[in-house]
Amino acid sequence: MLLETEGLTKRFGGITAVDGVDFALEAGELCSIIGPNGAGKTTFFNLLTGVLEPSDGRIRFDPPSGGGGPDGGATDGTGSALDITAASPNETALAGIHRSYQITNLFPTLTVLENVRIAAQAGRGNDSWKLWRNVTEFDDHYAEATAILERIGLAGTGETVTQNLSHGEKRSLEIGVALAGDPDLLLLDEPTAGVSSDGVDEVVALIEDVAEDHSVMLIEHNMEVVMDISDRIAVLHRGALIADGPPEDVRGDEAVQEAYLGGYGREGSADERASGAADADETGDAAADGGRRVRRGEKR
Ligand SMILES: Nc1ncnc2c1ncn2[C@@H]1O[C@H](COP(=O)(O)OP(=O)(O)OP(=O)(O)O)[C@@H](O)[C@H]1O
Repeated sequence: MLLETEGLTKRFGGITAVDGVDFALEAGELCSIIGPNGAGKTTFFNLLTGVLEPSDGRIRFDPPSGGGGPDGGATDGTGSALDITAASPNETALAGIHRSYQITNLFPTLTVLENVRIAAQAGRGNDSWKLWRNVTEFDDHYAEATAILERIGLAGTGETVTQNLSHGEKRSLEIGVALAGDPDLLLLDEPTAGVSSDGVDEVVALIEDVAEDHSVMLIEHNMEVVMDISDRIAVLHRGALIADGPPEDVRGDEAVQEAYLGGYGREGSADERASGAADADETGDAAADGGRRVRRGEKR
């Protein structure tokens, strides 16, 4: 098991944003986390990456690469999992969990290449202090950044000032920044949000490509995308995990239909209308984002 949570809970005053979640991710899986607005999805990511400390429960991470301990050193390679329950964001990144954000997290006035190169320098490993030294002396980081730009389809824009990229390109660059430092697990928070329908296809293709050699957790409201690319779907509702399984099972789950999908995927309903969930008012974002068809290509 790559990642495991046990009774994971986060309370904000009287609100229980994440409520006793037992979740496990196998290495190599692409697992989408879905649920209505306020279900606790982003809070779950914040707990996994150390942005927030749990009120209760545990998180364990067992990276195939051995990861880095809280002091940045590698584990002993015996396969013993790291307890990252109380780890900081820097420690989870060193361990091998990287993340892209819902709201763009790039340096807008730096070039595209500089954004990835800085992430490569500050990324995994024990040399984040080198960020403050002359960036031009690190040819290996330059090479890594160049290779990442190639992979994310932005090779031609390396010298472009980041704020001039299209929204879709910025979302791809966010994924590129998260890739720097060679993580084992990527957490992607709504990578297609706000992207035009043409751009969505490119971002989805990139996620599928990245999932070939990384484990991925994806928060996504576009049900066409989720059903198409996920190996597994976990559904949060009011902080609790109400379903967890392959897309076809989750789509047919009564509790999920009730809480979120509102008819999506049922015969003669939303699938045929290509318009997502049946009732936007009751089902939140599934309806709002469901109007797009992604190609029904082969699963990974
Ligand atoms: N820092 C915080 N302080 C207080 N309450 C918070 C905080 N962060 C989140 N919450 C609350 O926790 C609950 C879960 O929020 P969260 O953002 O995790 O949901 P979400 O599923 O990611 O929603 P969305 O799909 O809208 O992004 C909400 O009721 C939210 O208001």
